[in-house]
Amino acid sequence: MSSYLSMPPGPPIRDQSYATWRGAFTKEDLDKIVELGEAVPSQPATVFNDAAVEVDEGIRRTDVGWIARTPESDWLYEKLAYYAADLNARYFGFALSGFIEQLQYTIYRGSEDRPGKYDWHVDMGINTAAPRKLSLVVLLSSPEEYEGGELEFQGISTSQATKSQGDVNAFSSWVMHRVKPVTKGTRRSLVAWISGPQFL
Ligand SMILES: O=C(O)CCC(=O)C(=O)O
Ligand SMILES: [Fe+2]
Repeated sequence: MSSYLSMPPGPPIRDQSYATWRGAFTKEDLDKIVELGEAVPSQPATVFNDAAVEVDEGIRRTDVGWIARTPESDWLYEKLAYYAADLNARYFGFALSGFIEQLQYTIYRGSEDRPGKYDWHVDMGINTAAPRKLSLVVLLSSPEEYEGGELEFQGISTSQATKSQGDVNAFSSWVMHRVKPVTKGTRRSLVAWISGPQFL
């Protein structure tokens, strides 16, 4: 009689929750992304609080705009998809369907008393049929342009708290992360989510 203990060894376990692609976007690319982002309307970002979608500056203070897929932004969607597919194959191994949301262009305005920020949260979201699985964050601003604003992950050493411009930071959408208060300058980021069928 067979038992699960006699199963042959399976594929390698890929349980990595964070991976990065350094220098994924050139300075020229980043300028083009900022141009796309500045061309769309932006509004204060909302959070999901007790079944209500609302602005809550205690948790999140940033403006967001949405970059739709158009002939002008197609290269950006393509490039993100390429990096995401490669990182997913090597580190995450998720079943993914693709982008079901537009790309989020995010602006954190620096201030001592009302700093732009986003407290600890997960991205997974409320769409249970096609949850966000892989989150991608690209820092568009150079570290000299702002103070504070490190992107941090829980359970990942703080040496990886990053301000590294032009990298793709990819992480499982259930990983807790935050953007520390921006006390000076302006921090811009691009955020994308890749969704897929429910985890089994
Ligand atoms: O701006 C960032 O670096 C990350 C933002 C973020 O975590 C989000 O919008 O879900
Ligand atoms: Fe997030």
